[in-house]
Amino acid sequence: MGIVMGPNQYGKAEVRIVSVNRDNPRHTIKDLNVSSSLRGDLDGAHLTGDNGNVLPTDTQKNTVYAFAKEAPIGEIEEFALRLGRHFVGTADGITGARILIDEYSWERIPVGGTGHDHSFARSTDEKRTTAVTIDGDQAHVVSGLKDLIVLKSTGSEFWGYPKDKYTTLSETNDRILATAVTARWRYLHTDVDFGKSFESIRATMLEAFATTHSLALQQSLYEMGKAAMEKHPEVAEVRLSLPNKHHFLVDLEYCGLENNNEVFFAADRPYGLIEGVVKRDDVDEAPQAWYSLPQF
Ligand SMILES: O=c1[nH]c(=O)c2[nH]c(=O)[nH]c2[nH]1
Repeated sequence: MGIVMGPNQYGKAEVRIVSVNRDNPRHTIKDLNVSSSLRGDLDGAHLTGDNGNVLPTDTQKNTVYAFAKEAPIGEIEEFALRLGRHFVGTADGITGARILIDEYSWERIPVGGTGHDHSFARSTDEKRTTAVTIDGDQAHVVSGLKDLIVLKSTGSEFWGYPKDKYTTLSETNDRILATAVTARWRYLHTDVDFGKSFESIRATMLEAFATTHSLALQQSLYEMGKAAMEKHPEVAEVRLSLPNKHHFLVDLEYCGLENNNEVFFAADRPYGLIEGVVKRDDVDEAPQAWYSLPQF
């Protein structure tokens, strides 16, 4: 019997990088938050302090910046694949890598009806995301988005739920449904036009949210994942995390006014949290290692 070292990984978290393409006067920018984690033969580091296989996290950070200069960043999935393959291909004892990238969106500032060449505005907190896992010579891509805030002002009901002595919630045939979408979808392979696929999956999920007459956020979740997967054979599963941003009808009785679903109190907490995986029944689950630390 003894104490051993379990699964582990290490790297540099949240390398913030803004890259300006100045090839012509109409600049383009990429604004990224990049995290790298390396896995492999790291027992020595943990058990005896032997750093022979520990490529410093500082070097990992420098590699991110250098790669942004050496070749165009491209889609975040491509950049993450390049970085991950580099670490696994060149660092002694490193057999796996996980690269996480969040991309912040910038839009050109309209000036006289057209977008300005080198001035940008960020009007949303929404991020495009990817998590690339390199395992030896295998590569796996899970992409998605975070903080896409959506709201339906009608077309949402919630009733038919069990009631007990603690229940106070009234059934409703017409309520506001609002959420901040976090979605992650797992690609079956890496031979994908990642930019096109992202735009289409995002648009398809939004359309499903809008057009589903919702009897619960759970039903909207399934319809959003299903619609994306029906259009995208390259996707094996979609994981969704949907906080139910409750909007409570304000009782305007105090001043003798009727409230016909017009005035709401937007609560920030607590919130329902509706989460689920929509998947193909003929495709195996991804190993947990593609989502976080192996075996965690
Ligand atoms: O769409 C909903 N799903 C729930 O599970 C739930 N629970 C709740 O109180 N309100 C709602 N709304």
